[in-house]
Amino acid sequence: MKIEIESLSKTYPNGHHALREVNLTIESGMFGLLGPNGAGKSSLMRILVTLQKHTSGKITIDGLDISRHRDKIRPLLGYLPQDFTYFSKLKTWEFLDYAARLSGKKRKKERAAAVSAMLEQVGLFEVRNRMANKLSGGMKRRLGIAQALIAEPKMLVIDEPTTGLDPEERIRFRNILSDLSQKDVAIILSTHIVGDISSTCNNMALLHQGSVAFNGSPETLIENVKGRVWQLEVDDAGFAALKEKYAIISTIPSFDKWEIQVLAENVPDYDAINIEPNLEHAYVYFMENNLNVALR
Ligand SMILES: Nc1ncnc2c1ncn2[C@@H]1O[C@H](COP(=O)(O)OP(=O)(O)OP(=O)(O)O)[C@@H](O)[C@H]1O
Repeated sequence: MKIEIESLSKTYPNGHHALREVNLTIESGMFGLLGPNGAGKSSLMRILVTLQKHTSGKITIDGLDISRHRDKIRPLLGYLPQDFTYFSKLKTWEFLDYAARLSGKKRKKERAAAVSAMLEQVGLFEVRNRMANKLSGGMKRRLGIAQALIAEPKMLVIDEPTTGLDPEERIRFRNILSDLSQKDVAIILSTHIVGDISSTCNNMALLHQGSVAFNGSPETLIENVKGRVWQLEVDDAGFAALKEKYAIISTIPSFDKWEIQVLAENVPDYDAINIEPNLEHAYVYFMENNLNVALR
């Protein structure tokens, strides 16, 4: 599976440029699309799943032009939109059975086996007889992913999957995706939560005001920030002074002090230790330095 996006732009009728000359190549495995709210992630997702037309540029999916081959492309797609909350008055298994029927699984026996396997995969087998609209928020999200997966898509597009989920559900959701990333499926995960872009993403892009600000592996993004993350301890007064000078990434209270992580070339005048950066550090650094976005 290979998705090629060339010089893609989207301008809404009100003149807003949501995407500007986006170039990306996405292959099987997990691709993370990261960016702040309004960066253009949902616009790109909707265009990829043929729900919205682009203004200019070209997208091909396994060589098929998305503008000309919608009918051939749609059966390859699975989509979990950001606001997937609609659950009719069906039991959990019935809802999935319905999705399976829509995806073209006609034989009842084949569907029953596929539905049971999918319920197991997303951890909903135990609640299969519960009404879908009575599931918890996290369970609904898992049912959302199940309805997208039951059609055995080659390209799976997931928009902001973990918004509103508690940490346990977030981890569970990520594990479902990382299992999938082992298969020949291109999974495009759009999020503004850095933690969602896990180590299973072999490639990622950072979208900012409709443009691709970075495209590469998470490791490459992290490489940019090596040697620039510092940890130090200050008291209340010291904290106030530090905030004026440096980009602060995290603040943890520790006894009568604060344990602080800052981003800087160096931190003179402080007893700071250099620490190993992670993706969150890299994201903050990139936004602050390359994009001149004030995060303080
Ligand atoms: N139908 C529309 N008409 C006009 N402007 C729109 C429309 N849809 C989105 N926009 C604007 O385009 C920009 C990108 O929106 P989009 O929803 O793609 O961003 P996003 O990165 O997904 O953000 P969020 O996470 O908040 O949804 C935003 O400024 C948004 O207000």
